[in-house]
Amino acid sequence: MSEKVPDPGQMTDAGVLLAVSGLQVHFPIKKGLVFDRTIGHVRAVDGVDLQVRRGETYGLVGESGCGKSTFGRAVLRLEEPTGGTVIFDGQNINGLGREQLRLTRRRMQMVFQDPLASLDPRMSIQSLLMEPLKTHGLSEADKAEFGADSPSSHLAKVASMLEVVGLPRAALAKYPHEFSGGQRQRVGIARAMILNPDLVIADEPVSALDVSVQAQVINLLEHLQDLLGLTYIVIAHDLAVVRHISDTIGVMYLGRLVEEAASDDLYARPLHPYTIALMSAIPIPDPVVEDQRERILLRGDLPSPANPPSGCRFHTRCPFRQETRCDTEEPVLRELVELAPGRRVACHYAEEILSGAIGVADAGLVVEPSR
Ligand SMILES: Nc1ncnc2c1ncn2[C@@H]1O[C@H](COP(=O)(O)OP(=O)(O)OP(=O)(O)O)[C@@H](O)[C@H]1O
Repeated sequence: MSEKVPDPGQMTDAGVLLAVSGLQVHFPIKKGLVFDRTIGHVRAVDGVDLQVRRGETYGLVGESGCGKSTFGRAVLRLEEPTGGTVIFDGQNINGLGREQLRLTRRRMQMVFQDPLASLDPRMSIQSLLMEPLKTHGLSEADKAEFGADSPSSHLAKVASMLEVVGLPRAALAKYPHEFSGGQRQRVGIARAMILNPDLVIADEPVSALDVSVQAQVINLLEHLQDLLGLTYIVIAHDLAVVRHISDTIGVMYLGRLVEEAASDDLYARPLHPYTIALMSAIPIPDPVVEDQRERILLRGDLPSPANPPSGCRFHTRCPFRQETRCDTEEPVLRELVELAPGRRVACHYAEEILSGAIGVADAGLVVEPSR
């Protein structure tokens, strides 16, 4: 039986659709051909707390390998969490049995980065869009519009969905390889939306697309959000992609959230050194400003999530690092209410960075002009 969470602290707010606390996903590292021994764990997600409000878009960003996709998959329980809880609309999904998980899954859908890999190439667009309806049936709202579950009501819903995502009816008889990348992503989006979900997790939805079609797909996601009252988590490695679509942004580093803020606040004043570095890498369209800008280069590669650095996980690459404390003491993700409600930063020196007491000139920053 699922655990229906009555009203524990964080869930007092009915505006919260998703509450994740202490989420961990650790993958075992195996060795040996005959006797499979576990010699360690990749701590892909290592204690993430966040909440997503109904109707909002939460952008989750960070470098490749920091655990964003694993986080998204664990929220949908496509990956079994090692620890922590995921509470979706008041229900703890970790405790759900098979049938309840199936019922909940229709309310939580995923849009993938590479639609060609996620859409079965042997299935026509019609079959691809009919399949979720065969498994789960029409939503109650769609039954009122298209009639009780039947092949003809399903087909009517599919045709209507196709129109909503901007594809012609003739697309029904075609196969994924016959479309451009942007059109294929429209099919992927139609498939995710066809069950009228509440939460959609879009994992790098535009990073495989040409820059010219990225904006169209982002606009489509925004249009569907308004039309269907959706809540989004949009995962991206590129801060520029999530900037305009997100209400709130969370920045992940090595399995942890290091900063979270309302989108405008984060862009106006990034506080975590990692966010500051990521932000400095976003190109500015104005060539004069871009030319004069200083860009912070991060030292080295992302450390292994199997063996994260001691103290602050970011200290080995941090341009603001202060000796001893950063190397030994792990900062907690704390709320800086004096700055803005909901602003959370996991850095010992966030106040000093905010006040300018610690700045670019201090800690041997690796700074280079952008050109
Ligand atoms: N099934 C798995 N088994 C073992 N390790 C895994 C597995 N899935 C992911 N990882 C590891 O977990 C870490 C986080 O991966 P994840 O894909 O979640 O990161 P990401 O930030 O989404 O990066 P990307 O954008 O490249 O997908 C990486 O080190 C990755 O190699």
